[in-house]
Amino acid sequence: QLLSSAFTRIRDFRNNLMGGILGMTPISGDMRTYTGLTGAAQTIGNMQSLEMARQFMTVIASSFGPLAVPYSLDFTLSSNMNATYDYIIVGGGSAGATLAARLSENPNIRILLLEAGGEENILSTIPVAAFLLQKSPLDWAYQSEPQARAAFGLNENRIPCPRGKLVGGGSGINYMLYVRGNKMDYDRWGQLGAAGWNYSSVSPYFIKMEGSRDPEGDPGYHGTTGPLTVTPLQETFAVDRAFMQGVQQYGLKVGDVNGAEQQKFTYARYTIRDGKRCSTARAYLAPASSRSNLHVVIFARVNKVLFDSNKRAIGVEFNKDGRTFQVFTRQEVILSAGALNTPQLLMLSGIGPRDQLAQFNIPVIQHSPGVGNNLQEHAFSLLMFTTKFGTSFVYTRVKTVVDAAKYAFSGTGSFASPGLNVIGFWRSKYAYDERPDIQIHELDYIPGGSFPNMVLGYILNLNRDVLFKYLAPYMLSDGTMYAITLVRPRSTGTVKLTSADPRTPPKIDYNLFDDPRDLEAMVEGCKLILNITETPAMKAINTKQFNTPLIPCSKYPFNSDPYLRCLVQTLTYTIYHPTSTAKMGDDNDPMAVLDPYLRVRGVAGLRVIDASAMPEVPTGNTNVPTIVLAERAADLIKGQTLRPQSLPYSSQASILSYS
Ligand SMILES: Cc1cc2nc3c(=O)[nH]c(=O)nc-3n(C[C@H](O)[C@H](O)[C@H](O)COP(=O)(O)OP(=O)(O)OC[C@H]3O[C@@H](n4cnc5c(N)ncnc54)[C@H](O)[C@@H]3O)c2cc1C
Repeated sequence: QLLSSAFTRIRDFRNNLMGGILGMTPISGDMRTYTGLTGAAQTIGNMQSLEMARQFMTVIASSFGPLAVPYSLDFTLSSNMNATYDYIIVGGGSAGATLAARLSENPNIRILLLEAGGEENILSTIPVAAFLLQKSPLDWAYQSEPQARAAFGLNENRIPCPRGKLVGGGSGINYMLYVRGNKMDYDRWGQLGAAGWNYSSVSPYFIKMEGSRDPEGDPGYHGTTGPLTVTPLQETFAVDRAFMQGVQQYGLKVGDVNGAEQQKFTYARYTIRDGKRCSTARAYLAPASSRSNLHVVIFARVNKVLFDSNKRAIGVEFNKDGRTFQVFTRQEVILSAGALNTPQLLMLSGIGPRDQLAQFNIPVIQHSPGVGNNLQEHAFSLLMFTTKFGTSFVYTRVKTVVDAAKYAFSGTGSFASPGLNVIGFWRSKYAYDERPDIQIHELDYIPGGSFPNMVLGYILNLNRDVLFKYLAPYMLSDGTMYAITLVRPRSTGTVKLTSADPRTPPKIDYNLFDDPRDLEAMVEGCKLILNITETPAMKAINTKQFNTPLIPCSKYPFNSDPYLRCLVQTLTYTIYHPTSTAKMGDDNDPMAVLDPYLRVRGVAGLRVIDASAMPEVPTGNTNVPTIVLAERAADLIKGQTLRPQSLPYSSQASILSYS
């Protein structure tokens, strides 16, 4: 009996693995096969599928010379480090790499950049492979606390929180969408206490940083000579074209969302150069990395900031190759470890809410109640549709093989896009000011068409019901899906310590839908998509919504408000945009961790320059707003600023409070 049971388990495991790899339902075709597996075997199966997918793509990619990583960085190993620097930057991500490059323009300033991760690899530069980087060594692979009102379709209601762990940070694993946010976002920063920050003060930096290759952007709004290359989408699928026609048939505007007006739909613009990812490592650090005044150390995880008895930051302690080092600064330590790791590092260094530090016996350098509070994120949910054969990306098709070859030889075609091909902004009736509260990301595939289901299930933490009852019947079908994204959330969450050990991930609670209006706005976003998919353009490609059982929503009438509410709460993710966990603000705001010059209040010689510093999350994807923040911060440190630029726009009239 024992042997027979072992044999059955092995067979089930193999079937699931093969089923996963081939993108098919388990060969036995029923739930018993899946449920018969132990949790460990499921995870191993998923990881093996993912690892095989990664290795397969890496081996193929490595065989093509033109696919090599398109730049090299000149790293200085710790043994060559000077003992003292002018600035020590912790974290070489979107902000940190930008900052290191800008500050080291002055050859008299010595900079040390410490990055916990390594370098980009061949896979990370290929846009279509972006999804495969999650839960890879390039990802911190955090997950949220169980959500009380969201993520019911995810194991333990936990949302995956990918974070780039490499030089380039988030810009090294993200989906490369080039989005600036709403102009009013930056005016709000100023109004919330970050004096000097407003749209006219950041707009010259948007132009300075941008190397646009887009002939269709709004005139006057774009830069063409900056380091960050921006490229329009290269190739569209029929689902993308139908959606763009559909939004117009429905009466919505199309055009540049990074120009005069944001509330429009457009084919995506990507931070891609010559078909490969343009991370901040490539855009900023590569041209600067051979400067003798800039030392970059990889695989160096900082444990804490060191202070003298006057509460001045004097250096940091970090780990590399199993050894602990201390390194010192003449001027400042700058934390650019991202909105999840920066608050963790502040707390580990003794700056944070007193009660939390006491819980872990961390001596208090400065009580700062705002550290780790005010976590803002963009929740999203997915509506999925099948479409006519040949209208979308399906990985098993001959076209995909042809496209792969085309990409390998010319860097063009569908592989030069991560597949989020149309984006748009829209105001629901729950919007609290002039800004759109909903962003739509249209994808040119559906789950089982893009990657094997086991891979998806593992990366997205989907539970069995969603994976096998809702998604499995559509595997290898053509289709399209829409990430309905709440870009002006009212609910806020927290980042807390789980331990005094720097190696332990922080406790991340998004607290999604704490304010019920957030959920209602998402429902309105779903209805927008349902309306657009009824237009003649979408009907022409036979667009049909998934109607398989979505547990627990199937008890409600299909597409009724309760059904959509339930769908949003079941298929809930966050779109990797955490911000505001160490926000800037004025003297009267006890929750403001930073002053408007990004200096940590209550201590000396310490700044935070990354997405944590934003007083409020921008209305859109956060890579470019983080880089612009770093660009302006570098100038503030240098004691200079670009002249504010007034582009046609006025927001002052209608900024409302949203309490
Ligand atoms: C999967 C994914 C998809 C995304 N898609 C998009 C998109 O399409 N468009 C867009 O605009 N935005 C996107 N984003 C968001 C965007 O990339 C981030 O907002 C941005 O990268 C944040 O920049 P940052 O500098 O604040 O932090 P990061 O870029 O995360 O940089 C932090 C760096 O610090 C390092 N670090 C952390 N802790 C330590 C330590 N203790 N010691 C040393 N180093 C440390 C990290 O390894 C990392 O390199 C996406 C993000 C992800 C994860």
